Amino acid sequence: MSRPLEPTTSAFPDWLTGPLIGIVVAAGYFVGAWLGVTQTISPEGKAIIWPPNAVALAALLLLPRHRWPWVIPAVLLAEIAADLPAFPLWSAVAFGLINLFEVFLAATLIRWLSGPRFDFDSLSRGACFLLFGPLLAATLAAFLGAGVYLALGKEASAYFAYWQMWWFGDALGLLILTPLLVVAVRQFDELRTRWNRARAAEAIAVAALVITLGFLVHSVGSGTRISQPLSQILLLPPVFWAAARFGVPGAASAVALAATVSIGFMVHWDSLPPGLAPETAILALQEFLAVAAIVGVGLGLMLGDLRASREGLRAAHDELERKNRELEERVAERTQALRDANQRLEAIASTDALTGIANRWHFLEVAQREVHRRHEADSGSGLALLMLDLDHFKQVNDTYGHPAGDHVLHTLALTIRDNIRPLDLCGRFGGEEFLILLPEADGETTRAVAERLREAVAATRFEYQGQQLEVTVSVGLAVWDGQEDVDELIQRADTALYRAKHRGRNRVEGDIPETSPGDPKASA
Ligand SMILES: Nc1nc2c(ncn2[C@@H]2O[C@H](COP(=O)(O)OP(=O)(O)OP(=O)(O)O)[C@@H](O)[C@H]2O)c(=O)[nH]1
Repeated sequence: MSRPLEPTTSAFPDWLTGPLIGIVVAAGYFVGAWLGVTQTISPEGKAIIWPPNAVALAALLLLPRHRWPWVIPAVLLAEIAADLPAFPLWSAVAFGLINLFEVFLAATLIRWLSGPRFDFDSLSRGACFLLFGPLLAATLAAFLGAGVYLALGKEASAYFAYWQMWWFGDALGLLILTPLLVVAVRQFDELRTRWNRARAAEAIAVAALVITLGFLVHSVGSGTRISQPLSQILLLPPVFWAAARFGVPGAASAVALAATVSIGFMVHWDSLPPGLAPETAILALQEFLAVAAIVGVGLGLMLGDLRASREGLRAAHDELERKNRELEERVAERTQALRDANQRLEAIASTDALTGIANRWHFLEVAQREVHRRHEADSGSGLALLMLDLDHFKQVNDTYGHPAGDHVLHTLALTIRDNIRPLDLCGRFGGEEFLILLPEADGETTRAVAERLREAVAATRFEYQGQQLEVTVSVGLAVWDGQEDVDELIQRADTALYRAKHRGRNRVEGDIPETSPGDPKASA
């Protein structure tokens, strides 16, 4: 049975829902009243627990407000039907109205404070139920109920005894049964999905323990068999077990079972502890069951709250971690993008746009670093510089146009790059002048490289828009003397280049020292 009292969008016609609610509530109320009158009446005629109000209150807590009116005739008719054998009609109607007052007052206040969809799902809602149901509404109703008993001819001196009987019976019924009925409807789906064999076995074990302990508590020490009775407190551990493992449904079920066993023993087997007046024993049982219900259900609610806040914390923690990961990924992406952009910027800042080789500033920076490194290390490793200049380049521009000249410069850069080692550096010094830095090169190697470049340029076909362009270069070389700085080195290469131009172009000039840094002869 799933949520029988809930309004649904099922195929069920709406006009039938109200009457059906009335029938279900009336049947539940009548069964509760019948159980209260026939099964929980002590030998002295007192109902230990009054279950029907729990049915009516559960219905009001579960139903939408516009269905509430159906509860009124249901409760009145069921009350009259249950009472008529023992009470006159007017008093049955009065009892019904008082019970209606009790449950409507409790439901109105509970829902007013805890919201329209009531459930036993938090400690605060449980406290709200306890305050307005068993404590307030049942107490007030008991004053009216005791008045009816007086009107029925009971002695005025017994007023408070009836008041107490009414309150305890009603409060106990509400405390034990309302949570059970409400969670059975509200949490049915959740209970069903979490149900498995292990949980079923554990539930049976708890139930068996409750029954066994209930049997022991009410049989050992009763009558004259054993003089020392066992305390009812023994029934609390299985209630706590049920609360801890099964939450509010478990706690409410365990208390209901304990109540059934205890009341059964007291009413049907007359198992009163020796020397205890029946009224005192019943009061003690009622008090114990009330405490067990409050503590058991309260524990279930508290653990539920704890679990919910732990899950909330875990969810928040997971969310935080996810956000952190996202942030880290984004930072890593941005860092990489920044690094790429920096690299691009560095490349742009150090590259000559026309030829794609190092520009003047980058070349000078590297050359200075190389010279500085050799100074610092006092290293004699070789270093040489070539200065290359196109011959009669002005004619190229003048004859074929500036774009043709640009094309020649670009092709020349490629030709140079193809004819030097990866560790050599080629840069554009300005205009049609190029510099080449040759680390670890001695004089002979430097001249060989210069000659190779000169020949390679002379042999290269410079083609522009179908026209062949004859291009040669003059080269000035300078081998680092181990002392001079970069400017001085460039100056010497420039002087050699000037000489090459002067001596007819398309040639290499430059003094090669007998020994240069890096030569074995130099260190000898
Ligand atoms: N197309 C082009 N021409 C350039 C560039 N930079 C410099 N030039 C030209 O290079 C030419 C250099 O001419 P000059 O200094 O007279 O030298 P030259 O004609 O090569 O004669 P020598 O060097 O004495 O053989 C000038 O016409 C400049 O305009 C450039 O980036 N692109």
